[in-house]
Amino acid sequence: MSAEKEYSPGLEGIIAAETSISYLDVEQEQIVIRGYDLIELAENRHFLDVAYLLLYGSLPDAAEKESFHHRLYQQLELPEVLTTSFSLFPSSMSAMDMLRTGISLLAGSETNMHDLSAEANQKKAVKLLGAIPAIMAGSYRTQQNESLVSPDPSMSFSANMLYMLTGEKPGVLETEVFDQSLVAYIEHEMPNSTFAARVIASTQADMYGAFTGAVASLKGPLHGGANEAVMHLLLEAGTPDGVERLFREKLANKERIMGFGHRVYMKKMDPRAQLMKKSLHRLAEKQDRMDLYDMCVRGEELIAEEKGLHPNLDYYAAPVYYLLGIPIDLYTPIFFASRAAGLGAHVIEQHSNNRLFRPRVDYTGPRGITLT
Ligand SMILES: CC(=O)SCCNC(=O)CCNC(=O)[C@H](O)C(C)(C)COP(=O)(O)OP(=O)(O)OC[C@H]1O[C@@H](n2cnc3c(N)ncnc32)[C@H](O)[C@@H]1OP(=O)(O)O
Ligand SMILES: O=C([O-])CC(=O)C(=O)O
Repeated sequence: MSAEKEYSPGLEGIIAAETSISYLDVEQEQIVIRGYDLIELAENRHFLDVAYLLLYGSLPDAAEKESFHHRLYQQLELPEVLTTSFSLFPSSMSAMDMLRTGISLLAGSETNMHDLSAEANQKKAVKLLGAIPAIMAGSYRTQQNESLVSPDPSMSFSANMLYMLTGEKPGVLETEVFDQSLVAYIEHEMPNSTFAARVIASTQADMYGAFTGAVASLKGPLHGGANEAVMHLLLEAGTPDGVERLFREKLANKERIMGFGHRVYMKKMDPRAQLMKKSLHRLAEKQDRMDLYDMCVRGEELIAEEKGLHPNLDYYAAPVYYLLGIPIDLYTPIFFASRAAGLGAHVIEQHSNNRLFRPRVDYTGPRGITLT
């Protein structure tokens, strides 16, 4: 061992930052967001309230919320360079890659790139948070040869997000459930993507760069990409009996079951999964799709029994998005569209109290080889 400090693979258990943004209190089964309980926020407030809380430090009053909504809504109208470039994206490009590229293009319209003050960063975060749904919907619909959907000013920001993705105006239950899912995804302390964003920001790189790095991280199936993988699994399984067969087969082959396990919760249930399970029940009842709900529950029970593992948020968010009529390729981009609020807060915090991330290694290679 050449390094003097202890090595923790995957930085498990290592404290990487001081933050006042959020904390996973596993013992209390609580996700703390600026002092509030995330589940309580999801059940009582809207996505926009929680996004504001993350970016500005307190919940908005009515006027602040309206002004925030207005500023975000304005960003749904993308710069022309973006809308014209969507048709140039290769047809094989994934929705996450289009989103990452779209964010890079959006950086081209930033007029205050080098100002890393909290105020300038808040403005960039609003720009990104507002534009990301439009990038995701616009690039995806262009790729599918579908016409772009203009937002409706009378609808909430999250209802518009769903409308612009699917082309269907969502009902009351659908809007409520989708909004709750966005709150569930909004912020989660120090996952890989947030760490990636903070590492990038710590070089005094700008928020756009930090966000593109975070999209790349979130795409991976061990992280955000799991929600899409879960839906493919459930569709492959088809029925509750099918889930049991498929999951057993995967366990026998030592494969991971997507949507289960978590670095921090380990043997405890992710509180957000419980919230989405309830949402799934409501939607399934309304749509007469209790078979899908029963399938998920059978899978949950089996993995608890066989592996002692519990569902994470992705396991129940995936079937919720399915019943909302969202194309599977958009599940991870939606995760990012929500997480943009948390990421914005983290980049602001990193820039406000910066120290460059630069760890050391435990070198295991050879030494002393001489050139002959
Ligand atoms: C919103 C989110 O991003 S949540 C995460 C979404 N990702 C997923 O759902 C992907 C599936 N889950 C996983 O791969 C993991 O649970 C992770 C990556 C999330 C966390 O993994 P880690 O903290 O690195 O745990 P690690 O990979 O060491 O797993 C510990 C043990 O549990 C097993 N395990 C963990 N997750 C799973 C799973 N989903 N299916 C089967 N076995 C699992 C591992 O095989 C390992 O077993 P072993 O000790 O017998 O080898
Ligand atoms: O915390 C993590 O490692 C992953 C996760 O659940 C999230 O980002 O929401």
